[in-house]
Amino acid sequence: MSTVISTRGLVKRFDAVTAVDGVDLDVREGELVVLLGLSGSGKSTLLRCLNGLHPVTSGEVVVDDIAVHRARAAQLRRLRTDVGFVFQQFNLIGRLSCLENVLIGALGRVRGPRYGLLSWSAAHKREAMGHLERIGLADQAYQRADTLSGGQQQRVALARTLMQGPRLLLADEPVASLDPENAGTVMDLLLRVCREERLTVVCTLHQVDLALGWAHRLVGLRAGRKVLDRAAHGVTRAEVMDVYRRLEPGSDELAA
Ligand SMILES: Nc1ncnc2c1ncn2[C@@H]1O[C@H](COP(=O)(O)OP(=O)(O)OP(=O)(O)O)[C@@H](O)[C@H]1O
Repeated sequence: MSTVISTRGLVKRFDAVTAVDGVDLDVREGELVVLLGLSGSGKSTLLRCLNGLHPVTSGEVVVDDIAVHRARAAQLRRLRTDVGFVFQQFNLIGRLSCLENVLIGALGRVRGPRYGLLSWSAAHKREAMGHLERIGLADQAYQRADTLSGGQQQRVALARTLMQGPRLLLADEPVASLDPENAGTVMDLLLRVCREERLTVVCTLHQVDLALGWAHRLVGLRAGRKVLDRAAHGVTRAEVMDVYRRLEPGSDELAA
């Protein structure tokens, strides 16, 4: 199985704050990797370094054979058509229908602008409807996005990203605003696309039980350092909870 992501000694600093501190990470094609850790441990920053949204301070990031740490703007643009990113904020266009929002995901694959539903081909609309069906929102296809609940909007944002046809999906808390049932539906979907479409997924989660239930691999961060990297199968809840152990002031981990 090919390696889709490889980081070596990845460091990202914001002035005095070291958000990511020397992380080595390899992610193989078709894997669903969950990043865990306390708030502020560096999960979102690490995700953003993977597609060049944050320039790295030092170290290497190779994604899809592109050296992101020294990529030029044109290479980063190409990378971002193959890498889907689901943000914590859904960034939907509220006055457009759900279907139109999902279609926006295909803009990188078509030539020229698109204005309104009529400007899309029947094949694109069928594909977008298919994604809405997968996430259980086909009935809301023609509803304005700003009339949906937060959880529904999050699912439309995921469908829009899948419409992009990415090889790699980076998702920052994709189930943060969902109830447990819908969170399970979205995690099921992510696992299914990994299996059926060889999509590679790296996502951050705050829910340990979801991570244990759905991830292939768990990566834990503490104060920007990788403190856990294990196949999810066989990891105990206690081992995962250790990632959340708070740092004692003056501890070696902080001082190092
Ligand atoms: N743009 C930024 N400018 C300055 N500091 C930042 C920036 N982004 C993140 N940080 C800092 O980097 C550290 C890691 O933040 P990050 O958002 O990556 O953590 P996280 O684990 O994703 O947290 P959460 O679970 O709350 O989303 C924090 O101390 C944060 O304040």
